[in-house]
Amino acid sequence: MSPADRASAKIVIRDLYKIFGPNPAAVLPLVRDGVGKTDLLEAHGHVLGLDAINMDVRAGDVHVVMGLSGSGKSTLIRHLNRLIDPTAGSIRVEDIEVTRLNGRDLRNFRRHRASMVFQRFALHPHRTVLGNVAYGLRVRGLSRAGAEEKARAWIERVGLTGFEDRYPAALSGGMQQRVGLARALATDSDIMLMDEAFSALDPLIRTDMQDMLLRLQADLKKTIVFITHDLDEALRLGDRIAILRDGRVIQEGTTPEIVMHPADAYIADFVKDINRARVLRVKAVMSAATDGARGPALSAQTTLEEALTGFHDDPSARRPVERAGEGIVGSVGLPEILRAIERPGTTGGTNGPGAGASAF
Ligand SMILES: Nc1ncnc2c1ncn2[C@@H]1O[C@H](COP(=O)(O)OP(=O)(O)OP(=O)(O)O)[C@@H](O)[C@H]1O
Repeated sequence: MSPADRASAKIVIRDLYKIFGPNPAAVLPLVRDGVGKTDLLEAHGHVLGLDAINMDVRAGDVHVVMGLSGSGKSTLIRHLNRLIDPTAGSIRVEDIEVTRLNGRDLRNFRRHRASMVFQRFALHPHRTVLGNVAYGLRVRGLSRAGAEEKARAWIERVGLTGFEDRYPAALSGGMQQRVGLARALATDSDIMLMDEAFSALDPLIRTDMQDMLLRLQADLKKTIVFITHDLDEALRLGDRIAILRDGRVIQEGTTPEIVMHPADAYIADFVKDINRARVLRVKAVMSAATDGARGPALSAQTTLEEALTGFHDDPSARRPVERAGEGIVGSVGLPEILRAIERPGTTGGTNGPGAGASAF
């Protein structure tokens, strides 16, 4: 992350450790000296939840934290609104040191700054859709009429108009999570913490919800920390992705950085079967030069899969690339698209550093 990006970071996590067990402070020096999760458990009877986490979440980004079960994702996100206290380290949200908040300040922080969307929806079963979405607003002191008016507007944004008077039990999982999303959005907090928010949903509904989140986010530009164990979801949603293993961040980067330059064998093995044409976008492979570019412009956000169709008529062409609000920002040709799509190992090279790894 460049100094400029660091300056625009909304959430800054520094040297964060979480150790579970009878005396975390006593074993922290061992962890700082490099004792890992397995040794800490076997030789010292403590569970290493988070190990030296450093992370900058930029304002307006969807920052995905991805890892397998037990890697520390939930522990990390729960630190961000202090559902868990750290063993050591700091978390700053702009000028607020979250690890020092207490009492009313902490309650206000949760109500106004960081709303949470849970995997199991966590709706009030005895409140209607309208009641659930309005509840957080009432708690914040809005009048009943004011809260309901605002709630109705968000219910409409998530496509649930007509369901205001239903109870959660009468809704499908996808609809319940729309309510969860509307409830989080209605609080106007600039940070959303989404803990496996779509993981309980059927695949098609899940894709719909991802699309809806991306549509809303294009407009709202919240700072979102999104936890998932699903790589496709991570690559689809994340402006940046941090991959956790055994409580450590083992790689952090954009989708193209992770897919095209996996940091180690573990991640290489993870990404090797990804459909690169679907997750990589033109912006990842374009060059800044525009000389000789011709024909209709491609959006920088176009996936490589979609971009390929633009070369059917003229495979040797270079197409101009445009970015919303900026005009033409570069160009792209078929060779670099094909190179990016090609998986390591498909042209007789090695199978990448992950060849044979079976971590998953
Ligand atoms: N309260 C606790 N007491 C002891 N160990 C814990 C506690 N909470 C979490 N852990 C351990 O910390 C590690 C990280 O757990 P965490 O739940 O954060 O992982 P995760 O990546 O979110 O996994 P999952 O997707 O299964 O929830 C695991 O080894 C877990 O067993």
